Amino acid sequence: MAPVRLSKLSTLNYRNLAPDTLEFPAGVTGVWGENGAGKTNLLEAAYLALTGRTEAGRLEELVLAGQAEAYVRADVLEGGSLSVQEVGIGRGRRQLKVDGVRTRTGDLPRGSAVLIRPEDSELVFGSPSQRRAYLDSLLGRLSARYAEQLSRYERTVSQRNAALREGQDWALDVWDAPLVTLGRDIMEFRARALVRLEELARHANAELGSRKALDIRLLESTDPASYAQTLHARRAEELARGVTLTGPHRDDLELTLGGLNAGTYASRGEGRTAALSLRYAELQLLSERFGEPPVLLIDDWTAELDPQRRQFLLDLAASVPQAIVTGTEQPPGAQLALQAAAGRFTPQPQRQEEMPA
Ligand SMILES: Nc1ncnc2c1ncn2[C@@H]1O[C@H](COP(=O)(O)OP(=O)(O)OP(=O)(O)O)[C@@H](O)[C@H]1O
Repeated sequence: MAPVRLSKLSTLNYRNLAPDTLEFPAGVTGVWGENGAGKTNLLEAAYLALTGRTEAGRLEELVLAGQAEAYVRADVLEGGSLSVQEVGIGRGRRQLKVDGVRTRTGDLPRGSAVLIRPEDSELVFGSPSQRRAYLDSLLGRLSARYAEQLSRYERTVSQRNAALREGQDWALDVWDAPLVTLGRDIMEFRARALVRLEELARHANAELGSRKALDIRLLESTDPASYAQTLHARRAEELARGVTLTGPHRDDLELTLGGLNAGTYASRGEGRTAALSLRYAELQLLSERFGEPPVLLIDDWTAELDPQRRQFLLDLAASVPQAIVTGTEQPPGAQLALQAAAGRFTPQPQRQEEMPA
């Protein structure tokens, strides 16, 4: 397999981005400009066009205020072949096309991009659901079967919750069997994947200069072996509350630094470093799974980071076939430099000391 490369990105009515088509070379593209220029929006648009995925709370946010629809398009090179991926957003829905044919997110290449953002600190300081979302999104890209099992499990939970709310004790017997089978599968897959994920994240955390060892552990609401018994034991409580209280949808990923819970005790910089380590693990796992590194999108390469950590990010960007790095300062060593202002991106001549020999 050849690496996926974003050759062109086109946007229309995407947040504050001026309608345009930008070309990206292999290697590192540096995008810099003042706060609010649209650098994050550009990376988000690239991630959406490459993967069909977005971390925005609501799709409407992505559409330029006052407009009804937005559109992003990636011209993607893989080896010698070019494909066109289009995403249309309107009325709270997204429509994907590859070479003009309607498709689903799961059918787009699953290892094509990784996005690293300052907001990733939420993986450490935020809620269990944010860590679960990280894990599920990553594992769903590593395994189509995991994504499928997870979506069947989530449907089963919501049907079971409906039965709980209606007090249908008899119906719970029907839902418990698939819930336990699917839930155990998910827990086992998570536990297996976590071994390598932890190894990679620990390595990155140490490379990033952290003196405290990072440990990652699944906090499960039940032992998979006794899932059915736990459900049975908590049935009265579940009927009273109208929700399924046990299973992988309630599990957490516990991150500790030097033995202390990172969400509670880590400094901002330590938390950002641990979150970076999780993204590093994501990049490596996708590279191992698909045989080629994804396009790496790094937002705000200086935010909250000391010189050693900034250098780690720059080295990481230089190590993959293609990366786009944004910041309020121009990242050194970029093949292409784009200056951002008011949603527009203007190529700049390379500074003399950065010209290749
Ligand atoms: N749907 C939208 N319609 C219009 N403008 C929007 C929309 N969504 C976001 N914006 C605006 O886009 C602008 C650029 O945001 P962006 O986060 O990309 O900036 P940035 O260059 O990354 O800034 P910073 O350096 O502060 O991180 C902001 O001023 C924001 O208000």
